[in-house]
Amino acid sequence: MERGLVVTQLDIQPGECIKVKGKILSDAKGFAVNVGKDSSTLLLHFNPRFDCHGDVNTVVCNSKEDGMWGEEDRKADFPFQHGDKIEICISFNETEATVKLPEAEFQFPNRLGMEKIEYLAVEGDFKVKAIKFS
Ligand SMILES: C=CCO[C@@H]1O[C@H](CO)[C@@H](O[C@@H]2O[C@H](CO)[C@H](O)[C@H](OCc3cn(-c4n[nH]c(N)n4)nn3)[C@H]2O)[C@H](O)[C@H]1NC(C)=O
Repeated sequence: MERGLVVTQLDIQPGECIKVKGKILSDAKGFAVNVGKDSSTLLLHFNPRFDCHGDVNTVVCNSKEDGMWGEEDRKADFPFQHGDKIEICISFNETEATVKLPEAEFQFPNRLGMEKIEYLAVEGDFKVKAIKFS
């Protein structure tokens, strides 16, 4: 998954929202939105997979601590289609991260007890149009 947008030096607090707007490529194999402290310490790796890493039409979520992946969490819902223009809104609190889409919502535990998000990265077959912090 090639490197895309990376934003550092953020100070996103619990309850605030990171909005990532963009388009899923028409031949997307997968993409990921990562939020956390840095690339080695992720509160959430949100990874919709159309066909990659052995998964088909599956959202895989995970955390990463000191460069080590945690236990994967595969979601039942896959509300994505090739070529979709979407806006993903990620927020968190002391208990969990929430990923809101127009017609779906995912939760993932705040395994690391992260108290602020400093890092955002978007990887793979997703063309970022805009990001907004609110
Ligand atoms: C079945 C035995 C092995 O399990 C597999 O192990 C793979 C490697 O750890 C798992 O894929 C990783 O899953 C991680 C989340 O748990 C990440 O999605 C990881 O990709 C992250 C990534 C790759 N890249 C990247 N940048 N440039 C390139 N080439 N790749 N950037 N970020 C994937 O490579 C994959 O999800 C996992 N599958 C299962 C079913 O457990």
